[in-house]
Amino acid sequence: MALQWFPGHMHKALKEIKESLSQVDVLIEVLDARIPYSSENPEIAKIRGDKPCIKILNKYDLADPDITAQWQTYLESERGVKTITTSSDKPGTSKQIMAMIKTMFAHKDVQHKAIKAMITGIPNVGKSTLINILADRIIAKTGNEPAVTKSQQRINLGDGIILFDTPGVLWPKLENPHSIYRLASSGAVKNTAMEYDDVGFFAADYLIKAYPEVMKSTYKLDELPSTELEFLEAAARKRGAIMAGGRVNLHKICEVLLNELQSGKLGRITLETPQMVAQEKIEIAEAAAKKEAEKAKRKQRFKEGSLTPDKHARKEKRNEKRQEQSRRMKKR
Ligand SMILES: Nc1nc2c(ncn2[C@@H]2O[C@H](COP(=O)(O)OP(=O)(O)OP(=O)(O)O)[C@@H](O)[C@H]2O)c(=O)[nH]1
Repeated sequence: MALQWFPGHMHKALKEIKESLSQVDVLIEVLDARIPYSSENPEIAKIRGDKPCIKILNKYDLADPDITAQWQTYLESERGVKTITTSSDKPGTSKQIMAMIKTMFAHKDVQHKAIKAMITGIPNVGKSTLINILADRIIAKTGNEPAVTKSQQRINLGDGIILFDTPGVLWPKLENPHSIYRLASSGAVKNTAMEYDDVGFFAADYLIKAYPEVMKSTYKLDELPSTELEFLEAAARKRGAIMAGGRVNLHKICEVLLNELQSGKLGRITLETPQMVAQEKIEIAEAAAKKEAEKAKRKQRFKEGSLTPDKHARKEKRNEKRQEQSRRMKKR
């Protein structure tokens, strides 16, 4: 895989988050609603312990509302966190988040003690945009290039709430090999960081299965091909992505598909569901167990192989020789 996270930076950020977390009342974790699992850093859940948490499913305007509802049910019932959907174009976001925090800490005497919230999120998830919405002014620099936000800030939101931005840059943690492709497909990871065509093929494979009607109508296809290659070839012909000699330009059509997916031109699309992720987790655990079992078997075979009768006899002879030599040495 061509992509490298920076483990050193990640460790530093997690250490700083852990230190800061002990001083706050609530953690606000911003996720990308299109990839709520892949845009999460599972280490945060471990560090958080039982600290109250609000998971914000941001970029809701780009996500499939039905699947977002499934994610909210899963996160609230299985993970015990509060959830809110937000998007930069949705009015009332700030009020909604502030009201949720106030309700969670209704028992706290805000006259005397402010509620401290810390906001985290992987690069490009929309954290800075959200901070600006919450603060109602431009505080954090926003942009389409991941990791624009760098410094930690303390922002008084008023109404007895203080917001702390995350120290350091928090990268996603990739426990599932599909996650990197979902991050790249959604644009959370820069397109240049990975093989563009690999990401395009991955997206095409998912989209023709999960959103067949959308793909058929967007690319004006009479029949939807059953493989991603055939789909990309058909879409390329429809969009004029043809090279000299009449061959289809797969690189170009992958670029078109990813741009249309990321900009919302394909409609509201989510790239993973709770059921899919649960099934993948089982498969990953099974594959890891199989690998371990094979490793143990190899080890055992090696052990047994090193003690075949012939080898064993030779080893015995060598030992006898050594003992004889040491007896002679002692006699002298
Ligand atoms: N469609 C849509 N785009 C959004 C939303 N929120 C943010 N964006 C866009 O996503 C991109 C990243 O937003 P930022 O707010 O800079 O993200 P960030 O998480 O602070 O990113 P870093 O600076 O990398 O940490 C920008 O192009 C935003 O305009 C949203 O709710 N919907």
